[in-house]
Amino acid sequence: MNIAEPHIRITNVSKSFGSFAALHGISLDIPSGSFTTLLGPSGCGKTTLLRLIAGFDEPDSGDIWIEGAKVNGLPPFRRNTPLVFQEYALFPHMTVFDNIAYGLKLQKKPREAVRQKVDEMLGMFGLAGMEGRLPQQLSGGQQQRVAFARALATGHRVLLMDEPLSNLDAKMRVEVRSELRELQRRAGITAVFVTHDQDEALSLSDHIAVFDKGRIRQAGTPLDVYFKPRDRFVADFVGTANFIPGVVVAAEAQELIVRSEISVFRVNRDDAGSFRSGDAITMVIRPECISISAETEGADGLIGDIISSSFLGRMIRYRVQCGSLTFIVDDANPGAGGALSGTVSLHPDPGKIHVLPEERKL
Ligand SMILES: Nc1ncnc2c1ncn2[C@@H]1O[C@H](COP(=O)(O)OP(=O)(O)OP(=O)(O)O)[C@@H](O)[C@H]1O
Repeated sequence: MNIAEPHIRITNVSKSFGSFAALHGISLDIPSGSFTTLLGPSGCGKTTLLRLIAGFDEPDSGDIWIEGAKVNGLPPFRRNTPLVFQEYALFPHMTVFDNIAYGLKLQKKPREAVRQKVDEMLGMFGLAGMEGRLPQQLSGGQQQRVAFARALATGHRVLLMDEPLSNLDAKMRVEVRSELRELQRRAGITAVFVTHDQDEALSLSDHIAVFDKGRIRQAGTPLDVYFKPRDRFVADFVGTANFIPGVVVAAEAQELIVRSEISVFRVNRDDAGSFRSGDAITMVIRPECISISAETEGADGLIGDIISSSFLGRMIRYRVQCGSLTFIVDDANPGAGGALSGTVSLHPDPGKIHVLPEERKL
């Protein structure tokens, strides 16, 4: 395979169920060796796309390419793309050894080669000594690892995962996801992962494709989709966002000066595209990119009143009313006095204010 070529290429794929269009002209390149996540709310078409890649369904139009070859019409077993579902899909009556060996036996590999491969997988996935156990005698995380071991034992280079962590409790989920990422890197495989959980997507992925109603709104790195969302939907779905409507009053070499109802903002120009004086825009800023202070005298930031505060362990989340806008502000380093109250000043980081291009109409 050409290194520059994506491992999986999806070009203009559409799929309808009856009169319902689940995917509208999706195009996406999935780089070789990457961890790519399909992220979006329930019903937006993520699973549908995964099933098309795996070959469980066929697109109505458009093409799917794996390693440079068009796979439209090929059955799943000829695509080299095992799918791991959230139920892990282990055979409950088979031992760990037999579960992992299953695909190898189907391939009619000699007994000794099967044993060697299973041993290698047991070692790689930290399952040595558990080969005689049945799935029900394993924890959720261990079952998960057996599912991956089984999928990878047959030498597949692509792993398609549909919400594989959703059966685990919150703490286990965080543990298993970092483990999963590590295993994917070590095995050097291409992973396509479906989730509606934005934290999971941000923490695991090299690339994220954000879906909405059968379309990809934005595809990019986690940093891009988080700090430079293409539109309001992405800004809102991938994390929490503050939106501030305004008008550009000056476009200087290094920055935009934007007037809003509550204040004048300076926005770093490299974030701000090709805006001109007079453009109506919406600024987006994340809660942790605004600092909050009890100091209001002479403060050149925004002045507002705290309407609520909640202690979330690693930070305090405030809601602060400034004019008609309510800001959400996260303070990861609260002072010794605990949560602030009353009137405060807010200081947005000018380098972290993003301007939404699509809303720059006058
Ligand atoms: N076989 C089918 N027949 C009819 N409608 C279907 C079929 N499969 C999926 N759909 C519909 O297509 C839409 C997209 O479904 P899909 O399973 O791809 O969503 P999803 O983004 O994976 O959602 P979730 O996170 O809830 O699994 C949904 O509205 C679903 O009801």
